[in-house]
Amino acid sequence: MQTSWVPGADQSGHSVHHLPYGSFTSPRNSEPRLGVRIGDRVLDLCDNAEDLAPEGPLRAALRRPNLQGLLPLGRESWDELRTSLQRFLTDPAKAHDLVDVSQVSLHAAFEPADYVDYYASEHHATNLGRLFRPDSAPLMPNWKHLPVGYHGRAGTLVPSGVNIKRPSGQRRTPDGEIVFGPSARLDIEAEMGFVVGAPTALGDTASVDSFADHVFGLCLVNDWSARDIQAWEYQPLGPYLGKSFATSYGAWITPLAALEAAKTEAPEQDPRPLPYLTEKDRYSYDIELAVTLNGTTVSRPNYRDMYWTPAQMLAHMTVNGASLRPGDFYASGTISGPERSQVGAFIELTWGGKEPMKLDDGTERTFLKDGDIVSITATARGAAGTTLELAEVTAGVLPAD
Ligand SMILES: O=C(O)/C=C/C(=O)CC(=O)CC(=O)O
Ligand SMILES: [Ca+2]
Ligand SMILES: [Mg+2]
Repeated sequence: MQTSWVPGADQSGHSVHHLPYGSFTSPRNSEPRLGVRIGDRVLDLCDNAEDLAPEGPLRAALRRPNLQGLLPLGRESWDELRTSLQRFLTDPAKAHDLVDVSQVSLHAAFEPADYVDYYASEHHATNLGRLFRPDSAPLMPNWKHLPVGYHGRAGTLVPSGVNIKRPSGQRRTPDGEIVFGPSARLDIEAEMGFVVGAPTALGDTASVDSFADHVFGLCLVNDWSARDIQAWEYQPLGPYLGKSFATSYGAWITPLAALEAAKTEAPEQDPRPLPYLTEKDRYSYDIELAVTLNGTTVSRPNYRDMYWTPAQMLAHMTVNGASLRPGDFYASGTISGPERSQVGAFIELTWGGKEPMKLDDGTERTFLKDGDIVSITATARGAAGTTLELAEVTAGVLPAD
């Protein structure tokens, strides 16, 4: 294990084996800067650019307010910077006062380009099929042949900490009446999001084995979902206003390189997918999530249970020649495991709102009330026996207008 000069960092979820990136302002600087979290501190990459990178595009990228300069540089530069950061943070000669994470405000770590949301959990897709389409087979015939997804609304991706206003929209009442008003079935979806760095040209593809060349890192996601709006509007084109009002993501992006020790086997696939979706080296990540509502942990999904891997999702997204841009973002879809205690959405936890969950404060919930606060956290194994804590996604629900 490498030891850092930052007090407390080695034993924390943010040792030199993690090093997530974020955009921050602090009492010292009111303009956003790119930073790296280490222990309970933030290293300012702009201030230390000369120490961290040779003159050229990498050094210039460290002077940008967020990841947009670093993302297009690609895997070699990302790895070069990571090695340099680890050397810097373990060299006692470089020790200096760093700003405390409690004193910073976090901003968008990257500029979301396009946003795709997948549906990669077999458990979740089966549960939702049963709830939304009780009269047909839970999985559609395509589900095991391709990772089903839809294009979301990139402009409404918001970092953790931004509260979400309850959306209003159309819904059909149980009596068949069409009414307009605030959603009465506001839900969450606990997901993993992947930040694309290295671009492709229009007409090119990113192969299933090129995942680590294109994807910079990942973060937790809460894909807020208004189930009543969704249920009425979604056929035949898929999710629209029921999901486009806001999607929250963790403000620190964990680089893929930090997750080497968390790699694990992905579920076996039957039938075997087409060659463009078949990995030479198929793996997933063992990442343990916790979903907390008003302080009560209500579910513990694990990312390793996902049927489609992020490499397969990337290959599918580009197989038609659609180009990638730095800042493209794709989410896994709700992370649900086989047990009720491992599902990533309240619609599953409460079985369509019929079985309320009990909170520690004595109240019960099916869907979200105004003022509720949802937090998604996660841990994974890091290098050298360390534990990584992924950045939480926390937000409260504001009343509709
Ligand atoms: O099966 C349906 O009709 C609906 C599915 C979802 O709402 C899930 C979704 O948005 C994708 C996901 O997060 O898994
Ligand atoms: Ca979703
Ligand atoms: Mg959404």
